Amino acid sequence: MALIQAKPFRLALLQLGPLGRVKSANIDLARKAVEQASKSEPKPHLIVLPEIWNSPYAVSDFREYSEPVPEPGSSSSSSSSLDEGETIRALREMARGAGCWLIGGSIPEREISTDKIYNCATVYDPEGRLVAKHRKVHLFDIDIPGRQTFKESETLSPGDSLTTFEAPFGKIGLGICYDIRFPEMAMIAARQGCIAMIYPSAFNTTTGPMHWKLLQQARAMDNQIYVAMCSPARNKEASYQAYGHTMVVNPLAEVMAEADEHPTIIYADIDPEMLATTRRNLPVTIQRRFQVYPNVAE
Ligand SMILES: NC(=O)CC(=O)C(=O)O
Repeated sequence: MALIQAKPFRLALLQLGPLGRVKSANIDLARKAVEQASKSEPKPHLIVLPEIWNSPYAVSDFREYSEPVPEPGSSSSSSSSLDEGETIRALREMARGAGCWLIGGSIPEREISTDKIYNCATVYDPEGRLVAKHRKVHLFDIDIPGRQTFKESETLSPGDSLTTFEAPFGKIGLGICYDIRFPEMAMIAARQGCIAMIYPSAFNTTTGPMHWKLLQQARAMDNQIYVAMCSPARNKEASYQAYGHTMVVNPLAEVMAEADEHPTIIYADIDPEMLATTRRNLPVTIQRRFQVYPNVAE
């Protein structure tokens, strides 16, 4: 179990809207929201965008809107338009312009060598360097007859690794939306020393009211970490109705900030001392008895 080494920091979650079918307009909207958040007082250290914000959230659209995403560590000057799409270029500029860390939400990624499409989240430092990328590991394939049917695997491939990144204010774990339903991811990140799990997301008006808040509270309570989910605003014109309700939950599983379904920005102050106090008072993180638990993968 790694120790949490973190400093207090401020989080800004951008519940973008109204998003539409024109990619350049969605990018403009994101640019304005990032700029607005970066100018708020006190200035946030980390800004977060939602899941699939440059494209409609529809399996039939992912390929058309997909772009190449380079490997972390590459700079814009070493990447050509063949290995880096317009959204990635714009996100680098947004982070640089804001002077903040940026989780650039997720976008459909096209891997040139295999022609596969992924739901991919990217992270930038304040110099616009791409420092991490996460491909959604658990694809959203559900069927609730008459209410919500979605099959990401019709056009997307799953990622097959877990993602964390180190920032000067602490280590952060990254997942995308449906990934939150798989508690192993958050538990591994917490045990690796992450102070927070952050999920660019887009639940819907069926599963949102059922599980959005509960899942964040569960991941936060089990692991005694901060948990945040950032959604697009609801758009009545869209084929997929995002739930909204962008939220931050603290290590005691209390909701610190919550949006409604409209476009907005919410802020939260992440406090490592609060996390440490929670773990001291309720020491479950050091009381686990792994020698007693079976290997659940068998
Ligand atoms: N959109 C998702 O990936 C997940 C979701 O809506 C849910 O789990 O519910």
